Amino acid sequence: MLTVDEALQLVGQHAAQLAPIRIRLRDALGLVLADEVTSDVDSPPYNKAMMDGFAVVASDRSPTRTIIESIMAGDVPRRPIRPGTTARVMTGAPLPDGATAVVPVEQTELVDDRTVRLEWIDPPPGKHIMPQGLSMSSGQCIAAAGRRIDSITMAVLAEAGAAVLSVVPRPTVSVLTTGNELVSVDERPAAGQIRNSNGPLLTSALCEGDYAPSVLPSGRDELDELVELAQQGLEADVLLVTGGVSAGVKDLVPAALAQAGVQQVFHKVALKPGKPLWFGIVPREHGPPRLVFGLPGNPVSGFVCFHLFVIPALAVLAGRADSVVLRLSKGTSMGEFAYGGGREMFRPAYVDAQQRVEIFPWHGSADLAGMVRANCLVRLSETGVELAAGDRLEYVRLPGINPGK
Ligand SMILES: Nc1nc2c(c(=O)[nH]1)N[C@H]1C(S)=C(S)[C@@H](COP(=O)(O)OP(=O)(O)OC[C@H]3O[C@@H](n4cnc5c(N)ncnc54)[C@H](O)[C@@H]3O)O[C@H]1N2
Ligand code: MOO
Repeated sequence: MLTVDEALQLVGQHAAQLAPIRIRLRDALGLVLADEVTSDVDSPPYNKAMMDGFAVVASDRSPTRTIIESIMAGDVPRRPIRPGTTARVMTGAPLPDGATAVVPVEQTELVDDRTVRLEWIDPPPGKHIMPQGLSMSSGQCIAAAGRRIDSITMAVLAEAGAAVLSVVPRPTVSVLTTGNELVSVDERPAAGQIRNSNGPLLTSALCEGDYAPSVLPSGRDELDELVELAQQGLEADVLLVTGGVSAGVKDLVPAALAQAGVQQVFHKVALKPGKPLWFGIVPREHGPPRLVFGLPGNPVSGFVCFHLFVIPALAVLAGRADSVVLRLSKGTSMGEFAYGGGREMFRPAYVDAQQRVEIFPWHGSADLAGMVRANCLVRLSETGVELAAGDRLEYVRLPGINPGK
């Protein structure tokens, strides 16, 4: 059976960044820039007053000055400042020629409408002035390709005039749950039935990762129905199917995916929980292949596979990462814990702000409620582990989940 690392490498061989698209800035939050962006303006566009006050010639020492005009933000100065004169300026206003400092209004006293007395006659040159182009200059690269557009980047791009941008699109992801036993949250399960938790689990985990899922109707364990639903799901860049991938007589998902034109890359990984993971591709003429993950039906198994394989693959498609890798963090064990080994295990646990990891009781791959406190998956070696309090360990963080206070 493949190891987790080998399986990740195979996913990585097929996951590649999606072709760039052009979109308006207001739709770009969370996306990755495909090209660098340069500014079409200087910022500030002029020497700018940074205080409400009076624009002066810094070397002028006269205690009173004649006010020759008032300049608000948005105005254009009309007259230069010379020794003995000043202009009233508001924060953000362009400074008139000749002005080399601003004396704040608190350090002045009006004598009459046209005259002001300065309590501070020797401001250093440049005081309370932001020179033109100090923040950025026209033609300068202000955001490199590969940058994720967060709120700060959004604002800088707006200032730089980047109304339309080239970005890596958000991958589209279809979610298909399967199983005759499944009913929705609105229903009371009849004999033999359970509620569908994988659907809400994956769609909300996709939203937490800033991916937009589309949910297909849950499929019954009938080959034709699964083939049709899989075909619908293959309109997306990535199709996630849950259930029906192990060895039962109704585990029809691999056959249904093959009939829908998906080429299997691997089936089964030496991973606990998550052994039956299935992965395949549909090549496309333009751009990287569509990726298809057959996730195990047991909710925690599917969730673990989602975080170990699907999230790293989506990050590559979305341009957020260069390769499909696990982001392992280092921490210490809060208490004793023994794992007998077998398959490499990624066990739900809680990590605190000091990177201390609590491995709490949990009843295996169908115990969703037992991992409600989890915010990470602790890696436990296939050769077995005996942890004492304070021992070092590695874990994968579950972003957005139980961040702690
Ligand atoms: N003979 C073998 N049996 C099993 C093996 C194996 O290798 N040989 N693998 C076991 C492991 S490990 C897992 S994990 C499960 C995975 O099974 P499937 O992916 O085929 O999933 P199902 O059989 O359809 O369901 C398993 C379990 O999960 C529940 N389920 C399914 N979908 C949902 C859903 N949307 N929401 C909530 N719960 C769901 C389902 O009712 C079953 O209880 O196979 C082992 N067996
Ligand atoms: O390995 Mo399965 O994934 O136990 O639940």
